[in-house]
Amino acid sequence: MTYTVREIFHTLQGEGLNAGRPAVFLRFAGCNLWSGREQHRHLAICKFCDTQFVGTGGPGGGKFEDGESLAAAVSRRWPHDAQGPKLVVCTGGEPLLQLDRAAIDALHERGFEIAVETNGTIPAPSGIDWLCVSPKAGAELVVEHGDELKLVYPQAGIDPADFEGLDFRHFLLQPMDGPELEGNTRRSIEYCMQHPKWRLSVQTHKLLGLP
Ligand SMILES: C[S@@+](CC[C@H](N)C(=O)[O-])C[C@H]1O[C@@H](n2cnc3c(N)ncnc32)[C@H](O)[C@@H]1O
Ligand SMILES: Nc1nc2[nH]cc(C(=O)O)c2c(=O)[nH]1
Ligand code: SF4
Ligand SMILES: [Mg+2]
Repeated sequence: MTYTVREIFHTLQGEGLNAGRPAVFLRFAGCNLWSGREQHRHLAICKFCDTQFVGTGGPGGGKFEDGESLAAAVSRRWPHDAQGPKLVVCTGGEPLLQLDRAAIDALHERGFEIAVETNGTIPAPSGIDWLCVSPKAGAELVVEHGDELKLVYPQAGIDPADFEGLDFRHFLLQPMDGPELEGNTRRSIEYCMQHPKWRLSVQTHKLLGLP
């Protein structure tokens, strides 16, 4: 299959349990919860997205004809002289619209651990090493197990307690970025302190000026 990719870049994972870990980010184009166009944002199911994921125009973006060429492009972004474990974070847009067995196998063959950031509305293929699910109000959650559940908080119509029974190893609240970030951060901190099953996920890359 042909993969449509917005950008591929090397940075530190900014969010979640793996914050601070070096990784190549593979950002697939397209999402099932928003067209990605500003004029449609108010009509979208997911209205708070902080990401540009339309088209192939970012650094390293393009169309890749098969899993091998996709994995080769990811590999090219990993510093050739870096020692130790290699991590790719597949994101988007919604990566599970495109990430399939062929891509997973090719990335594994090149020695990458594979992490995925998903909205949880599309079943995940097997072979993912770290699955982060971030539920969205108004979208049916079908992925009910994984490594971390990272809820953007607050969202109208969503109570973190609704997710506590699901099969995840870690539960995180990530303050919703936007005009209300300061208040959202305060509310997230208060929620975690009163509900210690939850921990705070800060978007550290934004503070550090990293992509
Ligand atoms: C851009 S999304 C791409 C992956 C997938 N579509 C998803 O929603 O999980 C990557 C991560 O950023 C989070 N995110 C998006 N917009 C955000 C915002 N305004 N504030 C905080 N986190 C946000 C998402 O919930 C998700 O965990
Ligand atoms: N540094 C960095 N960490 C991230 N973690 C999740 C991201 C995403 O957009 O999926 C992201 C991102 O865009 N940059
Ligand atoms: S589901 Fe993810 S990529 Fe899609 S609009 Fe929401 S935050 Fe953005
Ligand atoms: Mg991001």
